[in-house]
Amino acid sequence: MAIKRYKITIVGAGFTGATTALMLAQKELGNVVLLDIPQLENPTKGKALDMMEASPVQKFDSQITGTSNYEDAADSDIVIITAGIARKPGMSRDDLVNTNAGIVKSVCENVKRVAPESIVIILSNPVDAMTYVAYKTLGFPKNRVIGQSGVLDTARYCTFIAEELDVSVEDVRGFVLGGHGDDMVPLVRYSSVGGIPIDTLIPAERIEAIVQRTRVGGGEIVNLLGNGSAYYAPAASLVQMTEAILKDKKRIIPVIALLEGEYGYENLFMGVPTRLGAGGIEQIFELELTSEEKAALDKSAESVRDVTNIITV
Ligand SMILES: NC(=O)C1=CN([C@@H]2O[C@H](COP(=O)(O)OP(=O)(O)OC[C@H]3O[C@@H](n4cnc5c(N)ncnc54)[C@H](O)[C@@H]3O)[C@@H](O)[C@H]2O)C=CC1
Ligand SMILES: O=C([O-])CC(=O)C(=O)O
Repeated sequence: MAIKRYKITIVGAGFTGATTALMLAQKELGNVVLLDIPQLENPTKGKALDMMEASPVQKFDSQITGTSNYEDAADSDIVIITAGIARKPGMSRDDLVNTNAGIVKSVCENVKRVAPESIVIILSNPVDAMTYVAYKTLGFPKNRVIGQSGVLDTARYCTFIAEELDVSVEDVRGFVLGGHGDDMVPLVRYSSVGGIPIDTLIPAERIEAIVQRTRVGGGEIVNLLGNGSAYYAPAASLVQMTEAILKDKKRIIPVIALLEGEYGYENLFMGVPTRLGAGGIEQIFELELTSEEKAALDKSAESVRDVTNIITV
């Protein structure tokens, strides 16, 4: 009996897209189609072939195909969009907005045509606003249009907490809510290590330093790389989301979802805790927030609205 393999298309075969392709294949989550612009068709095919040639060594049977033809993405179960430009030192994610909005719109027009039943995950920045552009262009139900920010921001936050306490990252739990910008909201009250609240283990001023470092975590990498932005941790985050959906794991993880009244926001895409499973975003959890936490989330929501409002495509 033939085993059904899922089909995962990644649009944008740059640093994040290519890294995600390899990580997905290594976990055998499905066959991967790596798609970029026609001018980059050969390099895209080259990356895919290079990854395939790693498969006998790493012992994975997922197929990876490089292409610039959307027909190769037909009937994908999941489409991951990493197409667009990345920021350089001195830039904010919001500086990318109109260039990437045009790219995300044109990509989504093709995705809508060839993979109308897919679940779409957006990475391109500024990602809250790009998820909105994708939603508007695709016309898919809101549960099938998902942005990536919270897994990555939470991963950075948990890395710093584990480092601070010299404990395993496996035992650190946390949540980062809000927009994927410097106003994001790491929720200290909901953070723990082995079940122990972190504010009983780490002094307040060190927690504040960790929160601040998390908020500018993307910029820290941009400044170190000098010519592009992070890709290993972003790719790992996309893989975790894809796995939760394809294996119907119903994981509780923060992702960018359309808010229609949740947390008091209307018609806004922003990071909130959700249940991620075969239905995509199956549920949004509304956490109880203190007035201080709510004020911080309001500030983040305002930043997301400001950048979403300047989109001209
Ligand atoms: N939401 C998040 O947490 C994160 C978002 N990002 C964002 O992801 C995006 C990609 O980052 P990288 O992979 O590092 O950039 P990159 O420059 O390495 O790759 C982008 C790729 O998109 C391709 N592309 C451009 N227009 C396209 C189109 N119309 N159709 C298909 N492909 C197209 C380019 O040819 C390039 O290969 C950036 O906007 C970056 O800011 C990156 C990391 C984390
Ligand atoms: O910082 C950037 O431009 C890329 C990104 O979103 C991140 O790494 O968090």
